[in-house]
Amino acid sequence: MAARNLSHGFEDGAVLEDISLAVEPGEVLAVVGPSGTGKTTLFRLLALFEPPTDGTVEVDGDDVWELSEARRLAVRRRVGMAFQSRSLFSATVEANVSYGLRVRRSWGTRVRDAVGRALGQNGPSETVIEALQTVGLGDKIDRDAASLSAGEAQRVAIARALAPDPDVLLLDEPTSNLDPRNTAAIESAMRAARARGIAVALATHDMQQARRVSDRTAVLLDGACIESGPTDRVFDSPTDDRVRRFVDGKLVY
Ligand SMILES: Nc1ncnc2c1ncn2[C@@H]1O[C@H](COP(=O)(O)OP(=O)(O)OP(=O)(O)O)[C@@H](O)[C@H]1O
Repeated sequence: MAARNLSHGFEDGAVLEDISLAVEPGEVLAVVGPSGTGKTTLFRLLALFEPPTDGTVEVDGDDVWELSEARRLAVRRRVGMAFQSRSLFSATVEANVSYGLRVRRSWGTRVRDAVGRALGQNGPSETVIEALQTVGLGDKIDRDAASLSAGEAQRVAIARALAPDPDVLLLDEPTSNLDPRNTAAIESAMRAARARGIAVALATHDMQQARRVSDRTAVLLDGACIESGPTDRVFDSPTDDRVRRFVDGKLVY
């Protein structure tokens, strides 16, 4: 998935200016920058919530907003996402994680599953169990999602995004306000997704997190991409002076 010369604005002005970046299968791309710099706006565009004011979002070389609505919907189904807001519904963890699977099932499977459920024959699918294990919550499958801690809820949201085996996984500040244990579980899930060949894009204000988990880093400041490249290169020898000062801890946000 790629953004090319992407610009976006709202009534009160431009938020993103001429952003170009791509995330490839089997890699983690970190988009780092201070709060309010436009990361969420960028990720909403990558999630195809709305068309950009200017520029294109491309998947397999196609400009997604030039596709028919049916094809765009098919592309969107291959994108998994977990955004900042709490988004679980009040039901079991299992129901939450299998949600994306249910809406993607063929009609025949759906009918068979409904019959199986009526007869009390259906246990949780392997896919749901595996997705929960990936975020370290295999033991919470029967819990009511409303009873989870914020960190656990965020991990379930990521399991839900992973369950349909997406091509692209978009994570917007997945660990903000979480303790080290939940953070480590989520970072480990990102590595597992990468190992499965998923293209993972992570928005974070935490430069150290970008350094720990990403293969490539793009630094966003005031809606512009001021530096991008392999994470080691961006951190060890940044070309932009502001990035150097961020990395050295001389400029903080
Ligand atoms: N729907 C909207 N209408 C008007 N302005 C908006 C809208 N969405 C975002 N903005 C503005 O765009 C700018 C960037 O916001 P955005 O949420 O993308 O930043 P961010 O880098 O993700 O920050 P944070 O991590 O705090 O969410 C902000 O000034 C915000 O007020």
